[in-house]
Amino acid sequence: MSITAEDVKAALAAVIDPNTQKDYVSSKSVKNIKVGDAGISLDIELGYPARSQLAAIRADITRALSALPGAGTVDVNVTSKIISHTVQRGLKLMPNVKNIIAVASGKGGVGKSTTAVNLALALAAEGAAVGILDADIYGPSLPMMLGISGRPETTDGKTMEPLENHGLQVSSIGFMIDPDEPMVWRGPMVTQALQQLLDQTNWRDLDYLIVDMPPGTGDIQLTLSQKVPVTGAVIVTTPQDIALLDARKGLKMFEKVGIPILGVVENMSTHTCSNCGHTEAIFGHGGGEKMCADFGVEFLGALPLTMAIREQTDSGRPTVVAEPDGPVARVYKDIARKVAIKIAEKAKDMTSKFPSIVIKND
Ligand SMILES: Nc1ncnc2c1ncn2[C@@H]1O[C@H](COP(=O)(O)OP(=O)(O)OP(=O)(O)O)[C@@H](O)[C@H]1O
Repeated sequence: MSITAEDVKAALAAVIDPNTQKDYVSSKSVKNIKVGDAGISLDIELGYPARSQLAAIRADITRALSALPGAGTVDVNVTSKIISHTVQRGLKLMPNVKNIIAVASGKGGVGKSTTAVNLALALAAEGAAVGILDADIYGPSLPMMLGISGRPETTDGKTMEPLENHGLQVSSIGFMIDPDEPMVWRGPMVTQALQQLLDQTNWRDLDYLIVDMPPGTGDIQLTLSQKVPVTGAVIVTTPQDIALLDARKGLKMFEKVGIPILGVVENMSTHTCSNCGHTEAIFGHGGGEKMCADFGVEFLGALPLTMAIREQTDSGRPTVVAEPDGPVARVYKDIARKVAIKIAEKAKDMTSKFPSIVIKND
């Protein structure tokens, strides 16, 4: 008896994607099944970037299909395709940007920018086209963290090209101002400047744009969350009570404006002494996880307080590029994968499929 496409589907329904914990049929990843005399061929289309996982996934599926009696040769082609997902009601997606991820914190100095750059680099390392916007107007740190200096080029005098390093497209108010000059911004000026920075940068076909939000939960953050079409937000906090209290406010702010929380990252979770190896929870323990349990959101992961993270980030080579296979980069990559999968599971954006309806009163 020869194998049918249904047999192939049934076999695939028993193979679990280790990243999503779902089988490939229910995640709708299976495309183009072809069964012939020579064997089976099919495509697996993942909704998240997974360059480092492709070979293992291909091997898993090939093994399962080869076990079918009379399977012949099995040819599995695994790729990723990132699509746009829904944003706040009433907002339109930006052209050339599929998904915007806001990285926010309730309190300053908790490591929001460090997390944002490493998250962006981890997504890029998995093959996604990634940009990062430094919306931290009071302390734009991305130029330094990504080792970029200089001014963006403009070809038409109205828009500017993003600067690039480590495979990321970057735009920052820091490229436009003198780092030694204090900036005095009033609220409306800040939101206007950020909106311009976002809209007037010529982003080139981004799967993800990470927005490093200004710290806090005031007017600026609220206006931004209402105006920028965001797919989801990541909240960064340290485990100490005061930071958690502010992080809870941040979480509520996003909920209020209809932006889903993708999860919480706990930074400076523990510190391991480089002399004696003793590990201490300097800022307390378990706060991030408790907050996630209280709000029903996902705990994405915890980063230690280490000298290496600070040195690498401050010298323009964040950990994910400085030590891509080290334990800290692994945590950032895990967080990035969880974020990408959470986004992939969200509803598809359909607004681009609808024509704009214009009512004219002639
Ligand atoms: N896990 C960590 N271990 C050690 N140092 C860290 C860690 N995370 C961040 N830092 C360092 O702490 C400082 C502040 O980090 P960062 O600029 O990312 O914070 P932030 O929350 O974005 O601050 P701001 O509110 O000013 O925007 C930086 O010097 C950074 O290198």
